[in-house]
Amino acid sequence: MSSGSSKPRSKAKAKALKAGRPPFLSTTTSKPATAFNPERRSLSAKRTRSLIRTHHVLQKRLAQARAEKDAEQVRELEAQLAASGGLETYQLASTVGQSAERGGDSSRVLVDWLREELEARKPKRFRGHSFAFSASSSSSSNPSPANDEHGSSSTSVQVGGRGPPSPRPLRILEVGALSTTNALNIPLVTSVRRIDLRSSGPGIEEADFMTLPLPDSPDGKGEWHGERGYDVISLSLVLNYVPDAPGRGEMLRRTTMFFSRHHENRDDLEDGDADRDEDMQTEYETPEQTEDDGTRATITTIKHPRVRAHDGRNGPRPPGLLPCLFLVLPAPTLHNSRYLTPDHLTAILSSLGYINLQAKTTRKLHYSLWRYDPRRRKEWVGQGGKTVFHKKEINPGSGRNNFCIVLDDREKE
Ligand SMILES: C[S@@+](CC[C@H](N)C(=O)[O-])C[C@H]1O[C@@H](n2cnc3c(N)ncnc32)[C@H](O)[C@@H]1O
Repeated sequence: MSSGSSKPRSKAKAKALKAGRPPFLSTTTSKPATAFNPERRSLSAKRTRSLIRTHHVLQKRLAQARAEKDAEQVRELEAQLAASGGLETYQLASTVGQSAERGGDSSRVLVDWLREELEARKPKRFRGHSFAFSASSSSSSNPSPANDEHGSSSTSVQVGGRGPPSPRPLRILEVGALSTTNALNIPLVTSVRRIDLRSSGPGIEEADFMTLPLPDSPDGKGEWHGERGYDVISLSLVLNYVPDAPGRGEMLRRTTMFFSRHHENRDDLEDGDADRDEDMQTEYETPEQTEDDGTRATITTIKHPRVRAHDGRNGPRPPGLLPCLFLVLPAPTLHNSRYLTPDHLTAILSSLGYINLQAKTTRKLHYSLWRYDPRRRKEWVGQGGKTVFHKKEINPGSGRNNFCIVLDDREKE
């Protein structure tokens, strides 16, 4: 199923971008933004949305002023951002927006979609037990790997004494992390690196994804815990933080450079992966035409992996879930924008080598999961698919927003 076929559950009403946050139950009056106390759970839903929206608007204006080299305007907007509490207040408002009573954090959806990979990495004696969603690697009662200075779990696993070793923990890069205790922490099973432009605590590295050393950087700076690359990249409500459309495209393109090479040539799987993959068959949906921009290339979307015997005689081994990108956006950015639709997003991501595995839209958010395979990009280009996406109105109508992703074609330059 294409991500385009997921529709919001509520009746189709025009939604503003500010609606992209879970609701908050308390309506108690809050302190002023600059004096916001993170311990207080009293920030109203309205105030939370207003803080987040003001921050986005100021960031966008600031990006414009910088692009126009308008020094005076830049100074003024920076002062306004500081006065409204800056990134710190925005992050606090986002954390409140994530809290359980407002709908929980999005990493639970990712954990649900990765269940098969996570299960395969569980020490055999724990298989079949459910994942402890809220466990942090340091507070869980499960056996926990050593934690480094950032609170991330270690990558080495020594479990039991018999049988083949469990596959190494899933390496996850969480970009735009506000918490170290979300559902991604599964002792012995995941190894999570968390980064943010502003670290809100130990366990979150202060780093800009756009300048983070690439895994293959020759000086070795791109290694993390002695390895290069990640199995999963999470971009949850981060793309919409980027103030300009080309910047969003660049962020998506950059994700493709951070995946572990471990998954290349998956058709010749290593022993540790074999018991998990040999039973997996993936079902492909009939290719469909993109409607919004007339491109002739097809969008091939993988539906739920099915368990079916694969004996090696019926062609190459089918692909699994990894490596993959988890993307969360406010629902209106896809369902009520003049410049972006779910099919258009699928076309953009297909041109980068992504295949849609999962998608769902709730009242507030659109979640999707994409497997990266460079062969997909070649296939897309071979079919005449677009690789350049300009700002173009594809979904006209009053009351729509202007959220847009622009992608140039770096590889042809
Ligand atoms: C709305 S918060 C999202 C937090 C959390 N992931 C969630 O789903 O609620 C967006 C965060 O992304 C961070 N961010 C934006 N661009 C980033 C970049 N280039 N590198 C690292 N973090 C970034 C911001 O600093 C901010 O803390």
